[in-house]
Amino acid sequence: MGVEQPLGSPILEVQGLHKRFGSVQAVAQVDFTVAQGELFGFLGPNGAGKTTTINMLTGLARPDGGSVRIAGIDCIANPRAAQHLIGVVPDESNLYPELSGFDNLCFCAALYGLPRRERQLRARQLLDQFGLSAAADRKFSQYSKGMKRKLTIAAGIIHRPPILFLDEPTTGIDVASARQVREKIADLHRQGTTIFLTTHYIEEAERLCQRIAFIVAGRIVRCATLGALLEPVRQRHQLLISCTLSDRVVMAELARHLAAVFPALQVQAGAAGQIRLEGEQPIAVGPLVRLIEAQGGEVFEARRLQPNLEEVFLQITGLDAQALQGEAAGRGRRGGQA
Ligand SMILES: Nc1ncnc2c1ncn2[C@@H]1O[C@H](COP(=O)(O)OP(=O)(O)OP(=O)(O)O)[C@@H](O)[C@H]1O
Repeated sequence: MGVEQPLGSPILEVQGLHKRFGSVQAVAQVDFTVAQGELFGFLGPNGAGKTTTINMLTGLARPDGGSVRIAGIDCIANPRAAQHLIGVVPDESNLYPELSGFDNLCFCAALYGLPRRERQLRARQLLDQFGLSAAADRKFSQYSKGMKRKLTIAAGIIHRPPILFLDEPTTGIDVASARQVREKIADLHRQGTTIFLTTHYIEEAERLCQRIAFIVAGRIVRCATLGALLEPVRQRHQLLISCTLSDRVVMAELARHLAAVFPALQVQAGAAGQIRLEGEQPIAVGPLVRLIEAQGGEVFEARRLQPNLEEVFLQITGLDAQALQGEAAGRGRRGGQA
């Protein structure tokens, strides 16, 4: 399975964690460690077990078995003991719809035992940091989805926790809010907060995370640093050619012809006039263009592709990353990739 351990002292240690709902094994024997100050990504398709895992790590769900330690505290035996160390941003907000943004934050601050004066100062400071000062006195129920998510993150960090758990923080919000949320996550990480982030946006994980665990059907199939994950695809050269031939049969025939003439290349006919080529050596464009033109097509773009985490995900899981994101969109989620 290959779980690469982090450098540095661990703040979160998970061993043999598992949970079943009826006949569904939601999480199966999950093991990993997160180091202090690390930005750790937990990436997987819909239904992979991300929310169930994060709920067990944060005391919102009880595991069937396994252990969770945060800063050495056994969180299953003492579910409340580590609560002051953790901040939680659930995928569905847990704030009060009838309270204003300001009152919600003051209420959360009180729950964590901040003195009254400090509560109000901290609430104002966070509203300002998240660009919500103008909406401070508006009811939470009247906030937009992006504003709600920002306030939920603000509530999660009100007590300045050393470790923050974020469950799909950019899913379902507009592009600008998603960008602000990602910037905030990166800021918190720079300031030393350990971050555990679940997402099904591969690009987001690639942009933000230092180490990533891929979870599929409740099991971690790979866990490694971004550099180690990308290493195998960095060795490959890829080219995407766009041409005027769009008929699927003609494209498939062209791909077969290219593969026969250039046996060192892997050739794949894609959507609407696109051909993707991959090889171990740099790919010369001229001979390809000439061959396509000889087949009656005209090339209007040949673009070298940068190796990315999407290919790694594809190789490791056999799942299509686009289908994974499309499913989220199909459930009325707007994504937030920008
Ligand atoms: N309360 C529950 N009762 C029954 N089954 C559940 C429950 N919660 C989760 N499951 C099932 O457990 C599996 C893992 O679900 P989970 O919500 O953890 O996945 P996820 O990776 O967070 O998915 P998504 O990206 O869609 O939020 C799924 O098959 C889901 O249907």
